[in-house]
Amino acid sequence: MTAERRVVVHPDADTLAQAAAARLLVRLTDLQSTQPETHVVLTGGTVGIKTLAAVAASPLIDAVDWSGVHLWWGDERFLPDEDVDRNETQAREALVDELVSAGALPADHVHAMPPLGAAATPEESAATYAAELARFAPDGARAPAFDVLLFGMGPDGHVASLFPGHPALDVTGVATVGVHGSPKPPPERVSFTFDTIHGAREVWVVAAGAEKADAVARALGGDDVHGTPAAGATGTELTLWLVDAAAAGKTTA
Ligand SMILES: O=C(O)[C@H](O)[C@@H](O)[C@H](O)[C@H](O)COP(=O)(O)O
Repeated sequence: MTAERRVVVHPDADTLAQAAAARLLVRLTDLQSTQPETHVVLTGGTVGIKTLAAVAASPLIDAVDWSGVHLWWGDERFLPDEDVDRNETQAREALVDELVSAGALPADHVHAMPPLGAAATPEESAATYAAELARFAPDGARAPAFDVLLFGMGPDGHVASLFPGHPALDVTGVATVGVHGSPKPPPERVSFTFDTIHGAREVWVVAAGAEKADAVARALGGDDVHGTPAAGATGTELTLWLVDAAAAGKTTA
């Protein structure tokens, strides 16, 4: 169960990304005063990548000791390595490569999902990633208890690559799942399962634009995850919705 849910409304997508970036950097700095390692999950999508670009441009970037940070992905588009549509590629370009090449972030702290080529199928990529997650999991768990798990949300209410009505929503007992027939291109993907999401300490959902307003309202209103997967995006300590005014336009929660 989520200990707390908070909704923060920003005026527009750019402000939202700036604020999410500042919040992430401050959160990591705070965590580093009490724990040596932090685990952060990155997301694809417009606002997610905009947030990473804002991290890269922030004067607070050097407040974080990146040598203690591990980066993960909650989902990936199953495409060849370096494909411009991979979430990893976009995150590397926006932030990650700069941190690695500056020597701030160890290259082996960047835990990307295996691309097409390294894995033959989404299932194979998912299984390899599950093994990587297990290497960093506390005893008895399948994945780290992520300090911050970032998600974008689609207009249909999907998070990660968990789409309304898809069988992946009901997969339990494993950390990751291969996805076929995604309504958002490309059709083949790899995703965290809800089991993995629900082990995160904090889940932050970033969403901007009027086309997200219905899904935001349904998710905050507690819709069934089969209709609105984002309703199930909850952390054990905090579930934080960072939205812009347009995306918040239909919610009463
Ligand atoms: O692979 C992806 O596309 C994502 O990881 C996906 O879950 C994304 O975060 C949402 O679709 C929101 O994307 P937008 O912010 O671009 O709407």
